Amino acid sequence: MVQDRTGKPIECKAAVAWEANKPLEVCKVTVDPPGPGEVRVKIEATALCHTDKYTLSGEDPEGKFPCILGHEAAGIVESVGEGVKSVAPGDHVVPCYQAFCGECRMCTSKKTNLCSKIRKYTGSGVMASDEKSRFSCNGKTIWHFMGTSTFSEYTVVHEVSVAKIDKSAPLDKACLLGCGVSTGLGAVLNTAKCEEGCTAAVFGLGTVGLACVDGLRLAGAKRIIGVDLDNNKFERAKDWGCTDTINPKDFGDRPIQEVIVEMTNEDGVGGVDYSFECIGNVGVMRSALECCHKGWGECVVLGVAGSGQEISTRPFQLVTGRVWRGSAFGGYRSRIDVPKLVERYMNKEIRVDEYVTDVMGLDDINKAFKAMTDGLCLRCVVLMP
Ligand SMILES: NC(=O)C1=CN([C@@H]2O[C@H](COP(=O)(O)OP(=O)(O)OC[C@H]3O[C@@H](n4cnc5c(N)ncnc54)[C@H](OP(=O)(O)O)[C@@H]3O)[C@@H](O)[C@H]2O)C=CC1
Ligand SMILES: N[C@@H](CCC(=O)N[C@@H](CSC=O)C(=O)NCC(=O)O)C(=O)O
Ligand SMILES: [Zn+2]
Ligand SMILES: [Zn+2]
Repeated sequence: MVQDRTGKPIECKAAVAWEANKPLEVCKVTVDPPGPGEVRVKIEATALCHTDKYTLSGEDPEGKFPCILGHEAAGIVESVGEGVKSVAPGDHVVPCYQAFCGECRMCTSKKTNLCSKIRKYTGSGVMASDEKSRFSCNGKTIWHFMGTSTFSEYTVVHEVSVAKIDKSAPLDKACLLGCGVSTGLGAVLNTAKCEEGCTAAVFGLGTVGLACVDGLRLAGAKRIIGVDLDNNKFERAKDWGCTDTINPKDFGDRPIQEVIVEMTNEDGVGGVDYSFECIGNVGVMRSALECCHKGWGECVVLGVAGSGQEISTRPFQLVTGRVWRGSAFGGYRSRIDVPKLVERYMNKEIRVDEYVTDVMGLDDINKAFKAMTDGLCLRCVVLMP
């Protein structure tokens, strides 16, 4: 049972990123009570996503230090601020960096999952009600990150950013539905809306890429070509559902898009119906577009690229019917869809457990960052004390 300290600050442990490109420091921080429309959550488990690493690297134009990173977590509501109605202390929740208020022009358009209600605050590390942070360390302000800051035993999030989930779901697995797994599944099922019998190429066979593969399996794709620079990733990718795996290193200087077009040439015109870029490499984003079928092929960009990076292609690629689009959180409307994804996980329709390759404690957070880039690691889950 989570101790209710309603209205009082809580002192707890958190991993603070004091500056870009430096190891995190596990410190004692003060977490203020939730303000109006806010929820204080005791984090039980948080995974690391490559976007945490990206922001820590200093490449994120929105990166603001010192901050508490982390955005793929699950926990239990400790207390709620004034006016909060949708969750109560004791509820199990997944904090969501992509909010869903259901009322703003974006939420009501039905064309996007990008809620605009609090985005400018989550991008600048503060809470919407007073534009202040709820975190401090020895009197120094520590900024929020992505509206979630889950590398902390306790965090404060906006009510519009918490998805209430089934209490029987294991929190050390459900946390993965807060980002990577949902993103890959949704890019296939919501953004591209892949249909039965389609062909696809997935670039980057980490968590996001494998979740795309799982989505393609669910959609009934007939051919799924996995692309990665590391052959050791291929056996697992086949287990997830890849029908083919290719390594660009095996083709010398030949552009990988040419190889894919040739592999899929049925009647003189080759190319896949859908492709997914799950790396954050602008050169690969070009290959992913150009391996698509003339006339209708769609490339979905999921990878996050650093400040100043740009994509390019010959406009002819678009003139001849290929489409470039992007997907944030897989197009899922967080508060509505995450509980449904948890249900699908509990019904064993989607993979989640299989992405957890490492488990550590908060004190080992820097080891967890290192593990993320080591060999076959998919997700490292940090369990809170
Ligand atoms: N749009 C959204 O809503 C979201 C976006 N993201 C972004 O998605 C991307 C993927 O995240 P995640 O799955 O966690 O990351 P991973 O690093 O686990 O996956 C990327 C994979 O791509 C491989 N790779 C690297 N370079 C190449 C290349 N040139 N060609 C083929 N494969 C390559 C990597 O190999 P190796 O490990 O050997 O480098 C790794 O296996 C990141 O940019 C992340 O920030 C994440 C979540 C949500
Ligand atoms: N601050 C970054 C934004 C990077 C980005 O694109 N984030 C993704 C989620 S990545 C999760 O792991 C996203 O959903 N973006 C939509 C949004 O509203 O932020 C930058 O500026 O590069
Ligand atoms: Zn993420
Ligand atoms: Zn909204």
